[in-house]
Amino acid sequence: MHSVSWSVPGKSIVDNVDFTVHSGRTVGLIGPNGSGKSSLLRCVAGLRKPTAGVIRFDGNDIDGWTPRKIAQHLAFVEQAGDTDSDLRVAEVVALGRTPFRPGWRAPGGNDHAIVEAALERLDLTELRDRHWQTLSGGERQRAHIARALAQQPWAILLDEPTNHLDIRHQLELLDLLARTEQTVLVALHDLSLAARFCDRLVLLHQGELVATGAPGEVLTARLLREVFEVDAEVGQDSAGNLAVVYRGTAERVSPVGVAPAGPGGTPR
Ligand SMILES: Nc1ncnc2c1ncn2[C@@H]1O[C@H](COP(=O)(O)OP(=O)(O)OP(=O)(O)O)[C@@H](O)[C@H]1O
Repeated sequence: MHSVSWSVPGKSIVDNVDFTVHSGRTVGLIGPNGSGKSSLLRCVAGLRKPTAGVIRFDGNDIDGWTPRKIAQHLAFVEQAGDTDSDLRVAEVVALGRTPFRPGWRAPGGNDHAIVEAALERLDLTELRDRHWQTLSGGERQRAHIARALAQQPWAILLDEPTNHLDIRHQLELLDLLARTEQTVLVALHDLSLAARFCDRLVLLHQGELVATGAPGEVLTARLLREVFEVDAEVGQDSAGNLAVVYRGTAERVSPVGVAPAGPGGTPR
């Protein structure tokens, strides 16, 4: 994306954000509450029109793409993507196939095999006939992710996809996203998990891109203090994974107190 901004009257929410997600990579979008992660994802998903800047898929500007064309290229798992309907789990997952059906008709052909494979990957096969309203929060979240996989998109956008999941399902999901051949842009709050499963991180603060790079370049004690207002140590666990250990909250810095990242974390 190139110089993307999104604002509402009187307020800039995403400010001149510029980064590239290379094909097949898993990129983590991190930042404190209200830093603009969801708003940016909604712009990329075509649900918000940027007030400035350009979003390109594979070099093509998505401005003007129809919802069907966007859905054929990109799946979006929103934070509060719930529904009042009482479809069965397999029917929800099959919704991922509708962008490919003429006239948005019901799934057919090899759609069923694709849906069953997505159910299997999210550990939902046993729940395939359960009604939506009977599912737990984590089961619903997994069903939404299975629906996104069934879409077989070029890229998957996910907004906090682990917030309802137990730790085993968090690890399984992030491992699946890291290994999938699709391009993934995922907003995450757990910085250690983001470091472990993402190829690169993009750090937002007050709508601006503060740093982007490999996890070890972005997750520095200085940026954690200045952006997240916590004192933390960044090291390696015994398996060699980057781990963030929090020591406590840090003193608040002024809203303009964040300097661009130095060597390592790439300034915007
Ligand atoms: N339609 C809107 N009108 C006014 N303010 C908005 C609107 N949408 C978002 N905001 C504000 O923009 C800021 C960024 O919101 P956004 O949801 O993108 O943040 P986020 O980084 O995803 O936060 P969180 O980690 O809490 O989910 C917040 O202060 C939010 O209140």
